[in-house]
Amino acid sequence: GGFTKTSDWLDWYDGPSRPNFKLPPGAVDAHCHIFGPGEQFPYAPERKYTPCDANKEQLFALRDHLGFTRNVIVQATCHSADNRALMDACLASNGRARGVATVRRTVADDELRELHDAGVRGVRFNFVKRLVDFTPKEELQEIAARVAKLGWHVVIYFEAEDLPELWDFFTSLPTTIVVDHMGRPDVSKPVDGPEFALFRKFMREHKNVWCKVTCPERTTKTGPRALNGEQAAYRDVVPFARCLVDEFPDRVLWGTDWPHPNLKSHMPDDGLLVDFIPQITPSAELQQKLLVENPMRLYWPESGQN
Ligand SMILES: O=C(O)/C=C(\C=C(/O)C(=O)O)C(=O)O
Repeated sequence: GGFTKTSDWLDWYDGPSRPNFKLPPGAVDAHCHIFGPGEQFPYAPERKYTPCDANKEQLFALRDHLGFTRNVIVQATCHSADNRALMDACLASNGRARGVATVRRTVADDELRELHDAGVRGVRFNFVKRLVDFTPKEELQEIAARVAKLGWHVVIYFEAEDLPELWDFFTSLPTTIVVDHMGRPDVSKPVDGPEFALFRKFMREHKNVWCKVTCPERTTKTGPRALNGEQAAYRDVVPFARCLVDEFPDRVLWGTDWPHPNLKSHMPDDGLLVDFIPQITPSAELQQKLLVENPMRLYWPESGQN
């Protein structure tokens, strides 16, 4: 285990444990990234961080090590709207990876077609201020309207305190919406408190809104250590993920978020993250929905495996 320190961020874990939890056949890692390699796919000049390189061979090796069958590779802000590394990985995957791209309003129709043919099925709108500068809502609405014609969805990444001001924009989008990392709840607040109640209202009132119950390592206050055996790792995040799985079992997804950019406190062992899954989906039926049926319906609808 352990990691090598580079620049000001932690390198991804170089020896992930083999999870105790056995992933069901066909399981999808529905949120992960490819970074560079910087020599071949330079990072965007406007980026707000520089990650360690993390290439497709390493991603696919992790997929096989953990027991996943497929990946959904999500464009990260360090590559901005240059989706070449993501496309390269999707094309190399033999149909086992789909992509979520970042595009600007200037993107040409034939570029969108090329992205679709490579396996892209969505675009990502990022509202986390430490990651991106502001983009006018009308530009995002224009992009959403164009990609809706391709059957794509919109992935959104925002912080919980920004949901009220973003509410009208999100609820105006004409596509399926997938929220990254549960909208980053403050898990020091009660799971039945007003802030998380607003997020649950968002999903309850808008059946087109899905959510990734991911990244306990980003919101936890208790950390990765499982206390005296029976307590779950990242135990303070469990109630938040669990209540979304219970209330919206057909609209949740899961992913490793490898290679875990911008983490400073610790670098999660991806095997430990997979062992988080049974804590939040206590039945095989719920695990099948979270890991196979839901991601297949969204990213491989043609396979009929949903
Ligand atoms: O990998 C994640 O999903 C989370 C982060 C980074 C990005 O999403 C990105 O750069 O696009 C983060 O919270 O720093």
